[in-house]
Amino acid sequence: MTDEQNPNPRAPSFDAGSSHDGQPETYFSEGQPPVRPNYMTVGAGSTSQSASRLMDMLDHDSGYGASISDAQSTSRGWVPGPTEDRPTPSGTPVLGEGGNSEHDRRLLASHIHQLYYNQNKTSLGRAITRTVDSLKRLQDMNASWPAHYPQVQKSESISQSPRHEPRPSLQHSATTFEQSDTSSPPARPGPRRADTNLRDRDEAESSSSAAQNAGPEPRLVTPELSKDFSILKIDLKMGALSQTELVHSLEKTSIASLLDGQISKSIRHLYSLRERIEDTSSKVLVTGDLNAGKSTFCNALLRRKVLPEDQQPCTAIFCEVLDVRENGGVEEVHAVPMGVVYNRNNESTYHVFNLEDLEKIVVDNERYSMCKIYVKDIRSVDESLLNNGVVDIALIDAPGLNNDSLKTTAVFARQEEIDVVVFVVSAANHFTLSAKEFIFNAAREKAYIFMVVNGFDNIRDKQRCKEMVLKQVHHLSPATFKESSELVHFVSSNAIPVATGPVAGGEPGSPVPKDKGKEKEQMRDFDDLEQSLRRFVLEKRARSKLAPAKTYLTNVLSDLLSLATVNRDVAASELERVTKSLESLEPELDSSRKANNEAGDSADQAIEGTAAECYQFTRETLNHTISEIGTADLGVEYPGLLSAYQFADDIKDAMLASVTAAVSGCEQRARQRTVEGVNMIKQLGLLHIGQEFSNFNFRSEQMFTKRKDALARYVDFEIDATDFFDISSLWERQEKLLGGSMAVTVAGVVGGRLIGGVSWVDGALGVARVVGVKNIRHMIIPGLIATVVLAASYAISSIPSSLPRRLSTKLAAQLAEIDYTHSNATRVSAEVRRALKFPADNLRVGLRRSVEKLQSKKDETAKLKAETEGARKYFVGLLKESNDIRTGVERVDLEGPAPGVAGSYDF
Ligand SMILES: Nc1nc2c(ncn2[C@@H]2O[C@H](COP(=O)(O)OP(=O)(O)OP(=O)(O)O)[C@@H](O)[C@H]2O)c(=O)[nH]1
Repeated sequence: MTDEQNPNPRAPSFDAGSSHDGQPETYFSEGQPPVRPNYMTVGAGSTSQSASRLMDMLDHDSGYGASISDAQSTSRGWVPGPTEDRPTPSGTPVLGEGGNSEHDRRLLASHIHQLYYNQNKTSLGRAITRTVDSLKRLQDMNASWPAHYPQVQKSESISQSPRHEPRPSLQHSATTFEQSDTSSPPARPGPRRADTNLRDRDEAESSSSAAQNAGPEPRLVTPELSKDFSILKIDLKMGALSQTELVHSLEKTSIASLLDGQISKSIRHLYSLRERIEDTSSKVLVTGDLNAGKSTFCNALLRRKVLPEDQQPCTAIFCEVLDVRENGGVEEVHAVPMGVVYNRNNESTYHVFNLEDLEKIVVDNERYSMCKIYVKDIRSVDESLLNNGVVDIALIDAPGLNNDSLKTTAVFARQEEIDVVVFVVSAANHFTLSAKEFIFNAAREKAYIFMVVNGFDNIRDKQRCKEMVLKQVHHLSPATFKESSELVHFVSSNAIPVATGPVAGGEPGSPVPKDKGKEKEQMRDFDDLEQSLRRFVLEKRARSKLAPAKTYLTNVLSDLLSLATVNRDVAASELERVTKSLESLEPELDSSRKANNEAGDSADQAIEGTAAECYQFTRETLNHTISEIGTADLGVEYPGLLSAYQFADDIKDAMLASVTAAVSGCEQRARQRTVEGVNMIKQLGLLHIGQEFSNFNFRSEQMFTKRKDALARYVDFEIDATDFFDISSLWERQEKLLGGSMAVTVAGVVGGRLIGGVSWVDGALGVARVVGVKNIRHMIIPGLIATVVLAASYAISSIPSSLPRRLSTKLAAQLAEIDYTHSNATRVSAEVRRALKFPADNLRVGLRRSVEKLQSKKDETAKLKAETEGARKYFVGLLKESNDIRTGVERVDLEGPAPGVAGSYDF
């Protein structure tokens, strides 16, 4: 077809033509929009579902892995228009008018497979990027809002969540034959291949599911949480407690930090998976019993005698056959000495030999551990196994299995980069013990083993040989047996013509044709084997490179969904709780503020009221006591004139004691009132603050015990002679007795003065002024005598009654002078105020604190609410995001047609 005929010359398009088997063609372009490239279906049937899907993909795939950084395209994928210019993989067949040959058809199938592969690779790469982003955001969120780790898998809650499907069970190690775990629901089956001759999903384990049997990988949450936490197990091996108990006994933040570590591990694992899916190389390990014909088989695959063959065991080291292009186009052997890690770019890590020297190296196993053989593939790109335009394959010829090499080879086979294990067994000898052991163990890792029963030409009863070998395969690797038509081949490797060594000019010699007639059947068998192997390698490559990424993504996204679901629900209920708590905090805070003010006021009033009342009481009591003290019965008997001074002293003491007692009584009463006040404040505290407020004791006996109190109470005065005689009453008395006689008056005055100690001259002058000097002369003597007698007798007789009065007056005057009443009343009330101030201050502080506490609780709750709201939104977003990514991952169909299988499709 020419470019003129093809609207898009670079896009694959196919003209009408007859199919290879001569069946009438069906043109896919029928009924399709004219802009669509003319893909066609080949074969008799109508367009198959698979073919439609393929064509659809061809419409939507660039043919190469697109950039995964395109954020916009991550969700929808790159959708080029059908007329858009896009590169076509080199070697993509353009079917000519003459119709497509078998060769072209296979090549086309390879490219279709490549398209599938690239699209899947791109989708998974994008999914990995998005998942890593999601995990990083989860880490951030987990740091600010510690995520909850689900305690038990709640089937109800999960079934309630949108699109939450039964999570695939975690398949530990590679117990590939134990798929019948009915307890865990199977993952949703992906779209099935239209036609598969490889397996029946319901009957046997598929290669894809077997490939998904990855070893323990860093999961976030185990699928069976109710049983255990296998991720955290490593960190939590403690005593007899189960993991679940341990995890649930941990602080929320500790769980969050363990989860953080788990997320980091997951991110690293995802990065390594991305590297792996970007890697194009695949390795095929060819192993088997000694002398089974492994080297001969490898040479037959290469159609070139590269590896030494011998009747006796000769391959002693691993020989990796690589395409010459990986060595800059130079055919040579790199022998890697024991204990050295090979690096092609570092010549010190290997010794260079010619291909012809290989025999010497492989036999000399003392010096070298392995050799890398770079050879030119003499076959065309579509036939080549090493480099078939789709994948770069390295063939590794292993030493024959014996006790020495069994372990090494087994370790080799388990390596991640080994995609396919080809086991060569001698048709004559069947499986030896070493072989059985190897296959049994390798089957656990790889599930499927490609079996080559070599030397079939030597067998006479071929049918019996096949039956016996298959019986053993059934026992050793049931999975392989289930697909034995594809995976078990009976061939004669030495019947395949091979080129012998390099020829001049760097081109190897042509294969030496063998007896065509005799070996035609053997050639056909080997061809079948090659096709199966190529299919297997290509299919395995998708499995080994993409399936782990898909499986891991599915698992990690399920974990994310679980975490997101649980945390969304937790955040929602937390939000509800926090909102309610905030709503109840508002009025609580208001009433606390109000109570604070009210209680403060009440305490103030209690202080002021009690203090004022105590002041008033003290004042009144003391005033009353002082005013009444002169007439009060002080209980002091008058002992007679001779003890008059003692009498006065006793009266004074009694009076002072009475006053002091009155003060003490006031103080005692003030104590009681203070206790009442303290109790009242306590009640307020208990009411508004709580029990913690009553944590103090008030000791009222401590009141009024200071020195200043004692001083304030103290009072004293001096008794003098005049206190014994009441002149004023004496005067009143003489008036009554003498009827106002001048003599008495004089006597009174004079006597009074005399008694008072006034000089007689003063008295005389005073009398002279009153009665005149003339009269004085006549009456002075008798008057004086009468007065003195009268006065003396009266004064003496009135001492018991007048002395207390005189003393009380004197005391009152003394007390008034020192402001005794007021100062004591002030002192008492001040002490009351001081005593009440402490609990009142406590009350105020407590109330303020409780308001502040409530305020900060409210602030914290408001903050928590905002955080929880953010977390809820985040987890709702995470749920959606995880679902989106998972949907994309589920769409990745690793069951797409392998090239070989595509060859048997109806197009
Ligand atoms: N008749 C017959 N002989 C074969 C076949 N394949 C290999 N041989 C012969 O078997 C012998 C051993 O072949 P190798 O390829 O060296 O066997 P090997 O498994 O690589 O041997 P080691 O690596 O040394 O264990 C050689 O003489 C081959 O010619 C076959 O299909 N039929």
